[in-house]
Amino acid sequence: MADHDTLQRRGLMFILSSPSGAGKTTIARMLLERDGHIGLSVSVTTRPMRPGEVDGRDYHFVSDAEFDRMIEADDFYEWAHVFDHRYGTPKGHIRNALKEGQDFLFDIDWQGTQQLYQKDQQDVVRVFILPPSLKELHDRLRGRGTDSDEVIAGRMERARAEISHWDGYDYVVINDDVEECYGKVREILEAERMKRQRQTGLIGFVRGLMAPDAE
Ligand SMILES: Nc1ncnc2c1ncn2[C@@H]1O[C@H](COP(=O)(O)OP(=O)(O)OP(=O)(O)O)[C@@H](O)[C@H]1O
Ligand SMILES: Nc1nc2c(ncn2[C@@H]2O[C@H](COP(=O)(O)O)[C@@H](O)[C@H]2O)c(=O)[nH]1
Repeated sequence: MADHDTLQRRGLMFILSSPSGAGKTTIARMLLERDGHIGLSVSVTTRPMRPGEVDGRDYHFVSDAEFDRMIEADDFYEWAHVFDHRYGTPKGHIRNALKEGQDFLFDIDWQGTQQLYQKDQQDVVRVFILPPSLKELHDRLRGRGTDSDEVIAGRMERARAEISHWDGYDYVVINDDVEECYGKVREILEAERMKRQRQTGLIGFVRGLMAPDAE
């Protein structure tokens, strides 16, 4: 029996991508705090921990050898080289929770987005966050105070290339005012939930309508 026939909708894979510093982590945190129903996919990375980050909350920080082992064990939905490090989405507990209808938020880049979309077009929703300008992007990276000048320069150099992937997304939202941006992302999430709820509900309705004893 196909998944959509069970009348239990699968969870959404709600993806936020952006050039580094545009604010997707900020928006993701607001969604997690205020929505209450969506879970977070915590990625695995080989990059060093930033000040203030917590292992297991922000990322699972692992060695290169451990990342290799996880690739070998087929532990990732997707993984990619981003900047100078590797990042991946672990299947972990998410796999079953998605099947049971739990929605998850993914803060991943365009490469990971393409991989997830190729695997599952029905459940993936792709949202790209743009900064209002490249100058503002630079100011935000500096203002965050977590990266060296060298790292910031590298991320600014990559920003145009990252932005060029915007049209591979279902929605594009400019993060100028953070509350306004959050509001739009939240509306997208709610609309996508309703769309699927409606489809799932309709399957039940049509089944009832067409049942042999339904006259
Ligand atoms: N609308 C906004 N106006 C001003 N500052 C913002 C806004 N949105 C986010 N910021 C700030 O910009 C900085 C970068 O935001 P954030 O860390 O969320 O970016 P990111 O896209 O997740 O970056 P990365 O990909 O490097 O993780 C943070 O200091 C955050 O507080
Ligand atoms: N393809 C994936 N990209 C990921 C994943 N986790 C994070 N990312 C992206 O990496 C960059 C840099 O993140 P930072 O925390 O070092 O600033 C950013 O674009 C993230 O979205 C992942 O699991 N897969």
